[in-house]
Amino acid sequence: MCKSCVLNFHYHNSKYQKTQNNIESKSKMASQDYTPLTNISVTKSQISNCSFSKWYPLFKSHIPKAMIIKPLPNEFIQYLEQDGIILPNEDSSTSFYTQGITNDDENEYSDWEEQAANDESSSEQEQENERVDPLVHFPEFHNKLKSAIDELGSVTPKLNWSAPRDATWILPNNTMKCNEVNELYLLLNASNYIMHDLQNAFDECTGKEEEEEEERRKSNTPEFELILRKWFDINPALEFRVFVQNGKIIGISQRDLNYYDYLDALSDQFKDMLDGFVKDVIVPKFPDKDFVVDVYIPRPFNKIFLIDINPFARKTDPLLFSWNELIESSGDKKDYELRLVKENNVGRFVSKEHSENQVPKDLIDAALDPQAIKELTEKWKELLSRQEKDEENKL
Ligand SMILES: Nc1ncnc2c1ncn2[C@@H]1O[C@H](COP(=O)(O)OP(=O)(O)OP(=O)(O)O)[C@@H](O)[C@H]1O
Ligand SMILES: [Mg+2]
Repeated sequence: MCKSCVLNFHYHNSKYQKTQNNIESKSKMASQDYTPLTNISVTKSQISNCSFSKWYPLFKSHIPKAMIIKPLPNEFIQYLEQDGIILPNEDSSTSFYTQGITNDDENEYSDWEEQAANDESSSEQEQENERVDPLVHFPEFHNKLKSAIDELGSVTPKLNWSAPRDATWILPNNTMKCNEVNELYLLLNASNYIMHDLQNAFDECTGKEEEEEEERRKSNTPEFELILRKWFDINPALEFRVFVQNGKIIGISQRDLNYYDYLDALSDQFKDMLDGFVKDVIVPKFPDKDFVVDVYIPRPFNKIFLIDINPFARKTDPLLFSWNELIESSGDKKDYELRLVKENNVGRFVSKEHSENQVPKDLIDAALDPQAIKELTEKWKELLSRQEKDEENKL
């Protein structure tokens, strides 16, 4: 018997976009200046080299604790790709996300679910039965994830390249911090950035024909990996994105685009530290000479943590620069710029980061509370009938 509780409303945008295969709304791709004149080509091998597991062993002492889980079972990939979210409802689990949603005569949800089930067509029911459920389709992997969280404590996940930064809305703490396996499932399932890794990682790659052929022979699908990074509280003000071309820094941008008044005074010190880090640590070992590296420099500013290495490509967000500007400045003999936000930018709050992937809070609440789903459905029905009446009156 299926023990799952099904959070099965097809919430707006994220899963909808999965079926539409319209992942290109990924904001990091959308916010750039495109000019046909400045071509930045990237090869599959350059993208592959930016997979976490490729560079993690090279720079382990500079990377906060992380666990690489690979290969991933196909069923897990299908689970991430399918519409809706099924959370495992284990007898032994005391999860906030699954408790109280069991189907019994005492709770109203069972009536509602029964009603909903009656309304469903048989083909929908069949589809339901085919849906991937962690407890049924990848129980061992599910237990592996639970053990990893037991070992590491709270974690933040990512696949080969992307973290689910667009899906924090689905967790009560509104961050990527996962304290239990259900949070991991919710976050990964709700993210379009994760879908980008699964379906579009090699889009827009160019390459020498032989290289392309070689990659095709190997397989056109990357070997997927799940990275669980041990959670630590990061001060976003002290995160930087470093653009490196031909082994040389061509620009550094503040990563979090808020104004921090103390950064300007530290700018020269950070540049010195990052010059040494890129030249002595990264360039000698990383296989490509063009890349974009994300770093974290916590107080007292005596160590640099490597957070991520991204492809030197338009799909990597240039943050405070534009790609054209970076490319055009790269030939300059003069010193590169560490660019900071210079003042509070009120306009920034008009559009919230990743807002194209967000949904009304009512829907999120409803996802976690059967009573709320019922109320929301009733409210929708009421609104619809009011709207119909209004339209009739107008005629
Ligand atoms: N171990 C950690 N604990 C807490 N937060 C973390 C940890 N590692 C990374 N983060 C946060 O997660 C953010 C996103 O991580 P990361 O850069 O790996 O994602 P990404 O998908 O590659 O982002 P981008 O699309 O901008 O390249 C980081 O900027 C950092 O603030
Ligand atoms: Mg990245």
